[in-house]
Amino acid sequence: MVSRNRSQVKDHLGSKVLNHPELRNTKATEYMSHEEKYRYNLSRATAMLKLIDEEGMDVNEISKVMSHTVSGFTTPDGNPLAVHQVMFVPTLMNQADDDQVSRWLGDVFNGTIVGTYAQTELSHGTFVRGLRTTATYDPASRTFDLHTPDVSAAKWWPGGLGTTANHAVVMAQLYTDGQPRGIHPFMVAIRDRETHRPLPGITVGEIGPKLGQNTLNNGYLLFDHVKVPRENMLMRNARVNEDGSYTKPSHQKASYGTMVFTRVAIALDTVDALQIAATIAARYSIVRRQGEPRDDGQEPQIIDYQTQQLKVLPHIAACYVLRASTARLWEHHTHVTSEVRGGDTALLPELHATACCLKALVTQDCSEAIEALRLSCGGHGYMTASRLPALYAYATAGATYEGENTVLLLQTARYLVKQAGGSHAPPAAGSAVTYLSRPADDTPFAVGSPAAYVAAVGRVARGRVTEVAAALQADRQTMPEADAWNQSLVQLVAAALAHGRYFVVREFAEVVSQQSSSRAIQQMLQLLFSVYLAHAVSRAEGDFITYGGLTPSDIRLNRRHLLRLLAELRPHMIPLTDAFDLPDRLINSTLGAWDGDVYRRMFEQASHSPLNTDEVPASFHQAMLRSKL
Ligand SMILES: CC/C=C\C/C=C\C/C=C\C/C=C\C/C=C\C/C=C\CCC(=O)SCCNC(=O)CCNC(=O)[C@H](O)C(C)(C)COP(=O)(O)OP(=O)(O)OC[C@H]1O[C@@H](n2cnc3c(N)ncnc32)[C@H](O)[C@@H]1OP(=O)(O)O
Ligand SMILES: Cc1cc2nc3c(=O)[nH]c(=O)nc-3n(C[C@H](O)[C@H](O)[C@H](O)COP(=O)(O)OP(=O)(O)OC[C@H]3O[C@@H](n4cnc5c(N)ncnc54)[C@H](O)[C@@H]3O)c2cc1C
Repeated sequence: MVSRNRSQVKDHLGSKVLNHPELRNTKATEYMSHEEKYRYNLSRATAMLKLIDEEGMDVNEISKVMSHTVSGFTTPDGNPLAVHQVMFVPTLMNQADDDQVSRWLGDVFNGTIVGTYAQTELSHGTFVRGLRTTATYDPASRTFDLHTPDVSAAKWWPGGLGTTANHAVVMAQLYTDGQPRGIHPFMVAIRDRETHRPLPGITVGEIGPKLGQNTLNNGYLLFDHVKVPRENMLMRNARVNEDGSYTKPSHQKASYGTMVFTRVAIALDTVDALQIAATIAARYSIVRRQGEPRDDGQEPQIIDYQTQQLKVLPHIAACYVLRASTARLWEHHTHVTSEVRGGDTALLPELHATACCLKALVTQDCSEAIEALRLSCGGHGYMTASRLPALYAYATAGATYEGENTVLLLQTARYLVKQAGGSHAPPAAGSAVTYLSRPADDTPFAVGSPAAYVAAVGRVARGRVTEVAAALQADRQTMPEADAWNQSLVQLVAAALAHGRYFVVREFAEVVSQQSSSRAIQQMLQLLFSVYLAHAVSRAEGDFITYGGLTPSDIRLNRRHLLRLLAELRPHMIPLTDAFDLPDRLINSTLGAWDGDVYRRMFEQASHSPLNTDEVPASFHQAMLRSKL
């Protein structure tokens, strides 16, 4: 199939997903039971998977149809096949050797094998080296013995594990030749393919309700000395031979590759959730009028309050900036992965560092922004039918899964301080860290000059990284490494975030400079970029004074500049959100429909409450009167 651009995919989705016979008719799920919700979301997830298969989509296209924009329509309560699609299949493709791929992939694609990625345990998620599930090789039987030593080592969280998957890629501590070899992936059958009953030695189930995404079908899993054939260890990287001898991988963290991919996918995808929230808040802010009538006799549209502009407009700018920079990260990931498959791992450390900080920065920014947008809709934003609570629940999950954000930022910081101290291999040409080994960009700060802002963001990143690297270096002379590291944790996290911000704005600056289709588009991108930059400075004024070379007077000027820019952007707010090209059925919000008919929709959704079916619900007599209140 020919690769389509994003907007063509949307057109394609318009016909394929919104009109799909099994997907086009949606039901409100708010009043369904846990089990009914699961059944509804699973049947739609299955229809979606079949569609992907029939269409023969490539990974880029799959990423677009799996995106939150579409999956919010197909699986509004969480996709029980998401981890199958986003982690299990990519792990097989990238970590199984060619024989294994040909052995399993047919059954994966015909739906006989449905999988999950089982890494996290009850007592260990972050510290992967500390996982306690063991896989002990026995050369006599040529099998691994998979075992859960106690309940704290139970796998806990894997999506789809609860009741959906019949296989799992299990990350376990490998022992062979009596030696611990670290964490390795194993393909394990957990349920019978026909009956779906748990296989002998397996205990499996669902973990229960969460803040959101309740049909992701997260599960638990324990092994009681389960025998797994030798051929089921994924062997593209490391190998265990029949006699138990062990061949190391080409890179010590090769088996962590799926996590890098998923972090990139999450960064890209969370911006979709922000786009939906921004569209809802923008449309509602136009429709909603409240306050003392003006000269025209009408109450003001709430968007004309300066405070409301500050709550809504910077997040629309962020949609554009973050979308472009995460799309470039996706392209970079594709390039580095193909190099790694060819045996060249030189670019992997930096890709890992960048994926960690962008996943963290984007999920943090987007969840904060979605919450601000929800608040901008007042009381109605608190209603489930606004869709804003679910969007928040989705974005904030991204701050925890696939690496808790603080922990990921510390991975980036580790890379940055090594670069700053010259103890890492020098960066390749085009690397995102070359600025650390060059003199600071001394472009003077000038309000209204995006280039001057970008330079200041760069000085903040450079200042933050070099300062914490020096503090760490000094502490290392007087205390053990772990204590020195802990003394600097807060500053390390701030340094990694500042580096991430610099990456984002540099990437967007390049996108703007390369854009040549029309002068008007160029000007609009410049305006969006200016809003993003001025807002970034206003959120971290202390940093821009301390490291960025701004004076208190620059800070005051920037505050006024930001408000002027917001007023300039305000008339373009609706076209800018319409440009996200989100049909009403994908937005699925009482507040965010294109026609602005908010109040009628709110009444319509209230009519679905089961408590409105009878004038006096039976519960009144059963609970209140019987208790003789
Ligand atoms: C096909 C579909 C396509 C697209 C889909 C598109 C849209 C959909 C998008 C989103 C999904 C939608 C819905 C969501 C649904 C489900 C949820 C999805 C996913 C959740 C799944 C999970 O959460 S899985 C579990 C994830 N767990 C973690 O992330 C754990 C975090 N911890 C770690 O990664 C590690 O423990 C660690 C990195 C923190 C530390 O590791 P370790 O202790 O082993 O290492 P050290 O710190 O000692 O470092 C040693 C050196 O190794 C380097 N390093 C570490 N990691 C890596 C890596 N991954 N790659 C390369 N190098 C690495 C580290 O930098 C050190 O290097 P030095 O040179 O300094 O020694
Ligand atoms: C919705 C959802 C879906 C998930 N899906 C899957 C899945 O499909 N498969 C799977 O295997 N897992 C999955 N997970 C698990 C997820 O990957 C982990 O929860 C995540 O990696 C965080 O690990 P943790 O829970 O151990 O948090 P912890 O590490 O216990 O975090 C608790 C606190 O400790 C802090 N902390 C921990 N270590 C450090 C450190 N070294 N330095 C400083 N601070 C530290 C953290 O910053 C955090 O504030 C999912 C989780 C969720 C919420």
